[in-house]
Amino acid sequence: MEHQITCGFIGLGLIGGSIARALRQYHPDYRLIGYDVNREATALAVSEGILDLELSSISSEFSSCDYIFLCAPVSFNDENLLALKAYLSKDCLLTDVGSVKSDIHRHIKELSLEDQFIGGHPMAGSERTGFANSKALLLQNAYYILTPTASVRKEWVEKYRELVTSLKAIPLVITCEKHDYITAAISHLPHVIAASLVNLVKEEDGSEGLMKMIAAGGFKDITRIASSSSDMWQQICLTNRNNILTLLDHYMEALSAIRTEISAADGERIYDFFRSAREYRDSFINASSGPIKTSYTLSIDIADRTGSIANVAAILADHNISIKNIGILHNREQQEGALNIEFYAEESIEKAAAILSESGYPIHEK
Ligand SMILES: NC(=O)c1ccc[n+]([C@@H]2O[C@H](COP(=O)([O-])OP(=O)(O)OC[C@H]3O[C@@H](n4cnc5c(N)ncnc54)[C@H](O)[C@@H]3O)[C@@H](O)[C@H]2O)c1
Ligand SMILES: O=C(O)C(=O)C[C@]1(C(=O)O)C=C[C@@H](O)C=C1
Repeated sequence: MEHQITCGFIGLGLIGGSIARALRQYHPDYRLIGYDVNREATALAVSEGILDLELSSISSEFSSCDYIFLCAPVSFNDENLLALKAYLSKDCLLTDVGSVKSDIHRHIKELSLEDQFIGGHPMAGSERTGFANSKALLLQNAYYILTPTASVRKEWVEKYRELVTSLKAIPLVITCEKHDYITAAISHLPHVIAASLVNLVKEEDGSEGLMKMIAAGGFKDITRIASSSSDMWQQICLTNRNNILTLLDHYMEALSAIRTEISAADGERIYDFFRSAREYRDSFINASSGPIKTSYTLSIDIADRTGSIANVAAILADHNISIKNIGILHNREQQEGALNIEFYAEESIEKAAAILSESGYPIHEK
């Protein structure tokens, strides 16, 4: 009988859940088992057909695994690894999903598990947590960084690369040290900046809360990630301290430089500051990363009147166009319309745009 691949999960939240969903979608023949301190997460995963088996502890069931994904918050990795070591088969590829890699590599070395460990980090996520928010699409077209130890078998690195590719993510092999410096710049420091900016506005806002009330696209774009898990970001700051401090120092120097230029009313340098950032940022747009856009949404301006939404829905129904989702934009962050309509297919969006436009609704395709 052919060997059935078994994947084990310790922690089945946003990231563990998303990997499990992608494995279920692209490898329906794999057996997926999981343990989470929150039994609701694993119970939900079983009821949705994502897990084949939910476990109430780290037990001998894990000895049948070909892959084990450590997906609990990183602060629990030490105790979970200790518990797991007793059951770990030598043929199992052990990996994690933590946002910082050097410290897990250190634990792995302390536990003499280097021969079977490849660090993993999908460069995708969300400000939300928990299995209920997980989705296979999260991994689609996202870079998935692999940090193999020096002694892990090369075939296993290849095997893991292939698995990541099969889940529609893009594998990238680098050292854990390089990973930690890069992510400090493009992920960890931005989270510190977003949170500090939100805290600044909280302090500066008057008692009427006008800043909070009128904050529009700019503020919201740059601060979405300030809604992320405080536990997770506390752990990241504590485990990647030196890299974050180095980059924070560079950033403070850059802020100080632009402060000097604004203070000196040096128009040319201020212009150059924004031009250089714009040019570099624009060069990111076609870079491959993040989920491929598969939502077909348009937004339209509607009058703030009873029956406006019903009218739009009736026009679409008359033309046999199904609506997948409909929602009101409470503020016009990007000067866009006030009603968001999502369709099932690209053809529908084109047809709907033409019909609604003919009926006098200004359209903004997203
Ligand atoms: N959220 C992101 O954007 C993101 C992206 C990439 C990587 N990561 C990394 O993924 C890891 C998990 O993050 P997440 O966003 O999935 O968090 P999450 O809170 O959504 O999921 C963590 C899960 O672990 C469970 N858990 C808690 N303690 C446990 C324990 N002792 N044993 C077993 N399970 C336990 C929780 O019940 C929860 O279901 C973090 O270490 C983070 O660095 C997060
Ligand atoms: O999109 C988000 O909400 C994220 O913050 C995801 C993000 C990131 O900084 O890009 C956060 C932490 C992870 O380690 C990887 C990805």
